[in-house]
Amino acid sequence: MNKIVIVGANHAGTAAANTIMGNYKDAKVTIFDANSNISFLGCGMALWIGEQIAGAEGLFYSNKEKLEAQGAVVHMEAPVESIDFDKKIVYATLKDGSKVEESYDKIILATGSMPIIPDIPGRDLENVQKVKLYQHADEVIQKLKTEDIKDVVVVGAGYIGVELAEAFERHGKNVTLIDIADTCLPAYYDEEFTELMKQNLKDHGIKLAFGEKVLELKGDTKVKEVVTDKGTHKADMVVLSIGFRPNNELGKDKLELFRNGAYVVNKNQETSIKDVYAIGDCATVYDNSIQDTNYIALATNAVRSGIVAAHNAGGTALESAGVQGSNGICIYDLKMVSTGLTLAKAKSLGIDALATDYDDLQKPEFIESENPSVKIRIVYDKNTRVIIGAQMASTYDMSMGIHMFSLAIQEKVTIDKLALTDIFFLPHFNKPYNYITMAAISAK
Ligand SMILES: Cc1cc2nc3c(=O)[nH]c(=O)nc-3n(C[C@H](O)[C@H](O)[C@H](O)COP(=O)(O)OP(=O)(O)OC[C@H]3O[C@@H](n4cnc5c(N)ncnc54)[C@H](O)[C@@H]3O)c2cc1C
Ligand SMILES: NC(=O)c1ccc[n+]([C@@H]2O[C@H](COP(=O)([O-])OP(=O)(O)OC[C@H]3O[C@@H](n4cnc5c(N)ncnc54)[C@H](O)[C@@H]3O)[C@@H](O)[C@H]2O)c1
Repeated sequence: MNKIVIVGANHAGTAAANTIMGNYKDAKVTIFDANSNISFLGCGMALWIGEQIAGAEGLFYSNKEKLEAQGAVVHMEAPVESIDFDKKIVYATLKDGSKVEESYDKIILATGSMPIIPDIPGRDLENVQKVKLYQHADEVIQKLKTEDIKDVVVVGAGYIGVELAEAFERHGKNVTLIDIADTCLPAYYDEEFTELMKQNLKDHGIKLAFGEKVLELKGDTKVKEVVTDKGTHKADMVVLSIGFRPNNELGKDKLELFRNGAYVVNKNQETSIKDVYAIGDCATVYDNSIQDTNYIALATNAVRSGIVAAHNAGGTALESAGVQGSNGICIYDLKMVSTGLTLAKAKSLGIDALATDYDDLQKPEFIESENPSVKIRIVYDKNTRVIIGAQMASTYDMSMGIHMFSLAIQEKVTIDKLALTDIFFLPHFNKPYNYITMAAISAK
């Protein structure tokens, strides 16, 4: 028998457990999770807060009973306190307060991440909210129902901040969105694209305070205002969304760590200690766009890394294909998708990169139904001509197009090869001289 312990059962841990139990009948899987729920899709949080979905029920796809039905032993509300990596024993406290020791042959760390909380005065005031867990979102929603919350300040205009700014505005609140950078979504898009999102947010009445550094949160017991280096913003609620830090408590003294504290793993999800795997937000990824180790916290990476670790722990050697950080966002009607490096990021890394841009209608001019324009940028290495990034924006759902660029980066396709790639044409969908081909053909 192969005894496998999984610590953490959200997206990464659940994917690993399902894969092991579906493929390796000799494995005995024991799962510990500190929380009371499994598989909460944080990505639905903004839709729930913004009342675009009726409730949170659909935001879960697994639970203790489902995992147990497949043969796992599942301990919920059971934090693992420590791990003896030499003796291969896990020490945990169960829900009833009893202490247990569980031995393992292989262990998979899937402890995820928590929001970074800036070290500023006032961070512990009432109504200063984290947004990660189901419980966080539930708390925010209960508070929004009261008349007290009129002005909401969101700190951090990354993915979570931009999505939540929309959600709070849909809820009828006065929303201010602050970022230390002079734009929103700077990690994912170049300025030509972030300007579209900025305008979109402004058009919907969201106050933008970009290029401002938050110095202090002020109030009595409850937060009342946010003080930055440029001014003061009224706030009955403050949401902190300035990124994630990996939960590395259990292994930080023993395992090799990345610069942000994530467990360093190889393409088999193995850490620096044999038989110890790490997956999801607590681990690094191999980033094909920089051909190096990186940290990219995404549910998609969590699921894929869980599958890879499960096969390796189960006895089948399997390497990850690496990732490109492919991502998407839809704010009001504006859809933006990207993968790999932006031109700005590539240049900051010292890559001699170029970009080719194209703007065009999705379908031929003679089409009489909805026919929005699409903006595309492809980033490539000037010397090798290999594609290293792509961005697209439109009110049209062109999101599927980005998957091809994700694969192109993974497989090191050149911009010249893309120019001659067979892309079908049908007026219902696209143009014969479509924007992907045209961007590639017009590359310098
Ligand atoms: C608001 C929001 C929106 C998001 N939207 C998207 C999106 O649209 N697309 C996307 O790809 N990603 C999105 N993400 C990111 C995504 O949610 C994370 O990347 C994903 O949750 C990572 O999964 P994970 O299983 O690795 O870690 P986590 O989800 O952090 O889960 C870790 C689990 O480990 C448990 N745990 C931790 N320590 C212990 C311990 N000592 N003992 C026992 N259990 C422990 C925790 O209780 C938790 O259940 C979003 C995140 C948020 C917050
Ligand atoms: N649609 C999606 O795919 C999606 C949605 C939500 C979250 N996520 C993922 O979840 C993770 C966490 O999301 P996030 O939005 O917290 O992080 P993020 O990295 O996307 O954005 C953080 C933002 O905070 C800003 N910032 C950093 N320090 C600051 C400070 N001191 N004051 C003000 N602003 C500051 C940064 O400039 C950045 O714009 C990310 O990996 C993200 O990709 C993905």
